[in-house]
Amino acid sequence: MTEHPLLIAEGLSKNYGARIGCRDVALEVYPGEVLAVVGESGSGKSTLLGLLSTELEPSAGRVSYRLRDGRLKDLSTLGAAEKRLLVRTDWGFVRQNPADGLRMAVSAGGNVGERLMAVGGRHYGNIRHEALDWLAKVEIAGDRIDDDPRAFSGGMRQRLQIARNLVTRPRLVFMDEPTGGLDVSVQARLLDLIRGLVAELGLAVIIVTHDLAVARLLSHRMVVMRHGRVIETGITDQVLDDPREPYTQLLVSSVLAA
Ligand SMILES: Nc1ncnc2c1ncn2[C@@H]1O[C@H](COP(=O)(O)OP(=O)(O)OP(=O)(O)O)[C@@H](O)[C@H]1O
Repeated sequence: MTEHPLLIAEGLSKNYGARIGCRDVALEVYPGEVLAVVGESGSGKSTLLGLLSTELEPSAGRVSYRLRDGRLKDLSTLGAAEKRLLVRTDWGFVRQNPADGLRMAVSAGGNVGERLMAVGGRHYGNIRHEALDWLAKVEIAGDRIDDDPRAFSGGMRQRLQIARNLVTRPRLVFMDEPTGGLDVSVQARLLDLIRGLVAELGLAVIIVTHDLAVARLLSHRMVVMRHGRVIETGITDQVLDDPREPYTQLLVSSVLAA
């Protein structure tokens, strides 16, 4: 880990009318670090992820990101073209529902190749070759390259979504419950795959999950949210083994008892 944070959130708040989505959140993510955001349903995890990834506009506060040239940039000051470039090249977003992150009517190879073209890939042979390489990395047989994801199982779709997002070697990937809605055995395999790729590529990841076992397996650090606020933060194993806050203790013990 280098000493400079990749992403910094300060005083981040979001109101939906009178309802609080998230309130006064401050956090930092370092290059190569996996940060889990955990909490019960309605605690503000998705709102926070939306704010960090600029899909939502904050009611207050700001998010800054370190560009490849080393400059720290307040994301609210990025122009539309700059933002598009960032989203296409430097960031990935793995959504819970693969249909939200894939183009369902485009072939598997096209789903991966499209991202390469967005960063300047032009040579058809090279793009297809790299797409094949990535399908293999996510354990999809090469002879499925021309099938579209509608013909894939839920687990395969999710693996394809991961390939589509990682092929451009982003520096930061947002993940929203990436193993949610899958069978337990499929989940375990997918988690192993994500863990391997994240380590191999040295990615920074911000992952939202209500599943503390997922946080334990994937993340270095975690933040615990309640009623829109971050109430505890720390090294994942420390927070889970020795939570400071009574609420986190409850969260951990209810999972252990389940
Ligand atoms: N578009 C919206 N309009 C109004 N209120 C919203 C909206 N989105 C979220 N909220 C509210 O903001 C609060 C935080 O919701 P959020 O979806 O961020 O929580 P979450 O922790 O991601 O929950 P879950 O795990 O169920 O997805 C909740 O009280 C929710 O009702």
